[in-house]
Amino acid sequence: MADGRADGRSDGRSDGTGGTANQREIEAGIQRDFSQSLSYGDYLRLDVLLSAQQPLSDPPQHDELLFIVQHQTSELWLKLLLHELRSARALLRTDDLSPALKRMARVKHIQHTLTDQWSVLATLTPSEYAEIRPFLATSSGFQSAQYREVEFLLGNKNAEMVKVFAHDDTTRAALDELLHEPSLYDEFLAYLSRQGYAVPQRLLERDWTLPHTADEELIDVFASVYAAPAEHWGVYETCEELVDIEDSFQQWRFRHLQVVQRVIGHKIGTGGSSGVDFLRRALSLTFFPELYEVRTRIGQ
Ligand code: HEM
Ligand SMILES: N[C@@H](CC(=O)c1ccccc1NC=O)C(=O)O
Repeated sequence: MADGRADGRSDGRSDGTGGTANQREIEAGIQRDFSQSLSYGDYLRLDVLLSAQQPLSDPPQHDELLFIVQHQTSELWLKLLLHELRSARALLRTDDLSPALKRMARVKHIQHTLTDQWSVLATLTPSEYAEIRPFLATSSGFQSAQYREVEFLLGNKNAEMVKVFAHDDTTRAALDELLHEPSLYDEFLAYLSRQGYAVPQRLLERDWTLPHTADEELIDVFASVYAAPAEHWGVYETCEELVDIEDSFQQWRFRHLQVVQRVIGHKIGTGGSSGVDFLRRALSLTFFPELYEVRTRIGQ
């Protein structure tokens, strides 16, 4: 072997036959002319994507690009999260539990990525942020339409939250539609009812614009599932997926709170809220109350 390796593969160094094995491979078949064919950048519309970072600070602040990229990547993941959540909800509506579970598993991984990426923004110091903040004016994550859509899809309905989109007809209409539709949990309860579980009728025909509130009889239903998991496997698995999703959502909220606290302390938010106190209150919200309540009953 020219390269002295028993498996005959090049280790990347020159072997005296006109360049490395890697270089020869590149010369052989790699596509170079994209004047008439689809390239990486064409397919991904990188012209649009990479021209959308437009810092406003004057004089330009080094850290504003971090702030923009952190939010834009979050919005991209939120877009995928919504796609998967909507699909999971539709699959439950047609009694396709297994594919719905597959969607929920992906939702969880997206949520973890969203939570993990807080560590990048946490490198922003209060002094660095203070140089950018005046240029943000009245803008705030409070006005993230996709975040609000996720909250609505998971069941945290709040008509008040639609008002900040009054200036944008398309966004307001999309959010208003979700407000009036059943959430993922509402569809799960309807599925359970169709499968013969004793879900109270009041939970199946209600004003969808209101959040679901804890129901004692529904806890009984889940208690029977958790008492004999093997007899209710698909339902049991779905319950645990939903708890994972709520757990992951709370972790995102908590990391946001921590980062906000270290960056702006107790300043009033640019969106007009009390800031940290407002975000801390959101930690007491729950999407699937009965799935937490049932835990107290297990084994008793
Ligand atoms: C230095 C970074 C950040 C600070 C200081 C900050 C601060 C705040 C504050 C004070 C609020 C309360 C609303 C207000 O009055 O403005 C808020 C809400 C919000 N922020 Fe941030 N934020 C930061 C980064 C982010 C990032 C990276 C995202 C990702 C998308 C985000 C998403 C949101 C959302 C969705 C809300 C609304 C939460 C709710 O209604 O429960 N924030 N933020
Ligand atoms: N609410 C933040 C501003 C802020 O973080 C922000 C501003 C514009 C776009 C997204 C933002 N992120 C989350 O709220 C503040 O009070 O400093």
